[in-house]
Amino acid sequence: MGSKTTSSTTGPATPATGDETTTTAIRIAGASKVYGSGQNALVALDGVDLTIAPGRFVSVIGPSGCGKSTLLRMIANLERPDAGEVEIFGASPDAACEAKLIGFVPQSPALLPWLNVLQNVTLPHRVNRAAERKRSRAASASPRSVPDLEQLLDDVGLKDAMHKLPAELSGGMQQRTAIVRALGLQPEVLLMDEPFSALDEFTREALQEQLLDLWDEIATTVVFVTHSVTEAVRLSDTVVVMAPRPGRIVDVVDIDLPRPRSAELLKTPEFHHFEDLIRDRLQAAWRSPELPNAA
Ligand SMILES: Nc1ncnc2c1ncn2[C@@H]1O[C@H](COP(=O)(O)OP(=O)(O)OP(=O)(O)O)[C@@H](O)[C@H]1O
Repeated sequence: MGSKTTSSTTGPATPATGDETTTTAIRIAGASKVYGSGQNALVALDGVDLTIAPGRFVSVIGPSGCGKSTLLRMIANLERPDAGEVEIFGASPDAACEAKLIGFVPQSPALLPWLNVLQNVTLPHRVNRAAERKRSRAASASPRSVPDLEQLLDDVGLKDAMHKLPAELSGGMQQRTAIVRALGLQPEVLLMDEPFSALDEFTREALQEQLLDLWDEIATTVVFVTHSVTEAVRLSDTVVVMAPRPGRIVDVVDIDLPRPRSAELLKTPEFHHFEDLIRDRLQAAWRSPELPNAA
C-alpha cells in the first residue's frame, strides 16, 4: 500500500526510451491559467505538472474552485493554457481532438432531446463515419472499426430503454447514455467532469461498477473529476489532490488496492485506509496557505 507525495507522475515509471509518445498518454508541463486581468486576475491554475501513463484511471479531487474543471477543459482543448504545455499522446490538444482521441462526459449528460437513446449514442459515430470515409478514401486506409453500441448499452442496463427519449429516462440512465456515447468513439482518453454528482448514492455506486467494467473492456485512459473521496478511491489507480488560490497539485496518491473493486471492498480496512489518507490530504489542502498571486 503506498502513496507518493508531491510527485505528479502517475503510472509505471516511464522507461528512458526517448520515445515518450508511446508511454505517456497525457503530459502537462508548467501549465498555468489566469482568468481576468489586473486586480481582478484569478490564477485558476499555477504551474501544474502531471504525467499520466496510458490505460490509467486517474481521479482529480480538491476543494471547490481549485481548478479541477479548468485542468480537464485544458486537456479537452476547451481552454488554452496561458503558459506551459499540454500533450495527448505527444500531440497538441487541438490535434488530439481532430484525431478523435478524446471523449468528454460533462456533469450534465447533454443528450439531444428529440433523439432516442440509441440515436443519441450513434449520432457522433454516424457524423464521424462520414468524415472518416472521406479521409480514408483519400488515404486509401480502412475506416476505424465500429464498436457494438447496442451491446455497450446492454452492458450498462439500457437494453430496454434504447428506443426511449431522454425525457423518459432517470438521471442515472441519462448519464449512462452519455458515457456510452463518449465510449462509442473509442477515445484514447476519456475525460469525465463529476459525471455522477447529481445522482443518489445507490445509483452512483451502480454506475461506478459499470464504469469500471467498461473501462476494463475498453482499456482507455480516464481522468475523472470528483468531490467524493470514496468514489475517487474506488475508481482510481491514482488520485491527484489539488488546492486553491492558486489552483495547483499538492499531492498524488497511488491506490494500490486489488481489482475488480466490488462494493464489498468499500467495507474493508484497506479501503478505509486510503479514504482517510485522501481526507487528510484534502484537509491539508484546505488549510494550505494562500500563495502569492502569480498574475
Ligand atoms: N471562464 C471563467 N472566467 C472567469 N473565472 C473562471 C472561469 N472558469 C473558472 N473560473 C474560476 O477559476 C477557478 C477555478 O474554476 P474551476 O471550475 O476550474 O474549479 P473547480 O475546482 O472545478 O470547482 P468546482 O469543484 O466548484 O467545480 C474558480 O475560482 C472559478 O471561479
